[in-house]
Amino acid sequence: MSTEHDYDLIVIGGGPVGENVADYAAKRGIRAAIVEEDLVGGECSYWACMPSKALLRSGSALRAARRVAGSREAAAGSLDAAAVLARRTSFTSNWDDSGQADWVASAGIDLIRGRGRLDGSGRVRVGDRVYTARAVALATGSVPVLPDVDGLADADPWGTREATSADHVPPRLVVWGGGVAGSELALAFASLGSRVTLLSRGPLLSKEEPFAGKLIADALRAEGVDVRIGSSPTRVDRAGDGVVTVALDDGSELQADEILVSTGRRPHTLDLGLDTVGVPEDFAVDDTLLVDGTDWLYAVGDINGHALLTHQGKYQARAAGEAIAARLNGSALDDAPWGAHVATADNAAVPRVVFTDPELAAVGLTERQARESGLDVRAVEYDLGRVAGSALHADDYSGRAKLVIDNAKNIVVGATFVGQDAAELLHAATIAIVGEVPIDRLWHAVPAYPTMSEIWLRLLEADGRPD
Ligand SMILES: Cc1cc2nc3c(=O)[nH]c(=O)nc-3n(C[C@H](O)[C@H](O)[C@H](O)COP(=O)(O)OP(=O)(O)OC[C@H]3O[C@@H](n4cnc5c(N)ncnc54)[C@H](O)[C@@H]3O)c2cc1C
Ligand SMILES: NC(=O)c1ccc[n+]([C@@H]2O[C@H](COP(=O)([O-])OP(=O)(O)OC[C@H]3O[C@@H](n4cnc5c(N)ncnc54)[C@H](O)[C@@H]3O)[C@@H](O)[C@H]2O)c1
Repeated sequence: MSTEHDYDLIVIGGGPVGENVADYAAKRGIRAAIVEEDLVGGECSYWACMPSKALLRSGSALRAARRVAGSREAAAGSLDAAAVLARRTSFTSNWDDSGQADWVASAGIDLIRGRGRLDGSGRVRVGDRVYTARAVALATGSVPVLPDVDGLADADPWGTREATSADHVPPRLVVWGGGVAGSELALAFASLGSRVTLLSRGPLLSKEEPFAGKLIADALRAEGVDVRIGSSPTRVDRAGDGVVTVALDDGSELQADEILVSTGRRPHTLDLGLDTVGVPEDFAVDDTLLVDGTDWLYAVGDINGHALLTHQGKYQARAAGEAIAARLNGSALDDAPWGAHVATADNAAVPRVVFTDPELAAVGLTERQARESGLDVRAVEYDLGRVAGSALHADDYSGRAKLVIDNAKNIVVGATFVGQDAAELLHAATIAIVGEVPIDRLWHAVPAYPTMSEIWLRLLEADGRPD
């Protein structure tokens, strides 16, 4: 422990990632502080994961009940939008972070309220005060990207924050961006009663296996969403009466009560003082999350752009917190691949779930990504609806699954499941990839009957019994 510095470690940003960096380091005796300018708990707790999933859940539960004869008859009504919004609000603790702040204190971490900015090596400015530390971790998250389209900025568009914290359901909603947030929020608001138009310049969820976006587009349409693929706004205006007019590149126009822009996010590096320590805005980090060219500065979570996901950022945070503690305490650093102090899974097995209905759950590489990275792979697919457990789960269960298998090592390098409640199938695939379990051995991992996990057996059979 140092007495020359105010802290051993200062973490800028108290989202889920910053909290975990500080916590894991503090558990190793590191004197840590978190600087937070807004709510402790970050985007995920108040404006992203939790409220968006709460907005989606009631609709999913209702549709699930309607897919089973017997419960279908009992689930004839529509969602109570006010109750859904109230439940969402309870999941955000009514945007009150006192519980999170109490946790920070209980973990022995100091909380400094205010905007943090680097002010030279090992120095963090918050207002008029400069704090010094032996190590600094940047965990400031990401910010939305607003396309440069005439009138958009002046039309007071919703971002994901406004959508997830909405206090009403707009009768007409245009959602711009067919990625993860756009697909989820289009479904959430359609389920709540909005007439939703989803504009996507390419196929939905285009970073995933192509069948996934198609199945989800079909399901959104069945839910009443007007999904327009290959459609982009060219101009947006909000009139005095509040109505938004969206001019599209095919010459047509749409009118709506709100336009939600969900066209991606970028690292939150603005005015962080990176220039004061000679670090470029597009810095890279190593697998211990140490910023290239420094021996004291770390960047963890959304800010490093590896995977804009809470669970993956928190995984990085566990590695970074331990690596910081090891370096500051002078103990051994275990930074070989899959060691205790590295985030190796960032490069091999990032689990992703899109909470639409059907859900999209994927981990590792898509077939296309695997081939583009030079791997010699084979792929197998199977209709998830033909598995006995799925047929029991929902009448006319519809879904699809795919494994991507590396021929050289005979191991799974990618898996995708699309279907109702498919997210719960994902972790088995993550374990298979991280554990590099040979396909021959997977034949001995017996899925219980009648569960949806029997999809594993069907995929192995599609691949062929080993000799
Ligand atoms: C609509 C939506 C839904 C999502 N749903 C999911 C999901 O279901 N599952 C999932 O895994 N991921 C989801 N994500 C992604 C997830 O929200 C992020 O990956 C996660 O929040 C990143 O955590 P973080 O701690 O890196 O950043 P953040 O959560 O953004 O936290 C950063 C914190 O730093 C603070 N900060 C920033 N700059 C400064 C500064 N200079 N000084 C002091 N404080 C500062 C901010 O106020 C904030 O509290 C979703 C994202 C969106 C937009
Ligand atoms: N369930 C989850 O885990 C979850 C949910 C929501 C968001 N997130 C995370 O938040 C991040 C941000 O979500 P997102 O949906 O905004 O990003 P995204 O990258 O998933 O999707 C952005 C979409 O906008 C499109 N786009 C970008 N610029 C455009 C332009 N100028 N005109 C038209 N289309 C344009 C892209 O082609 C893409 O389809 C994601 O990377 C994701 O990791 C996760």
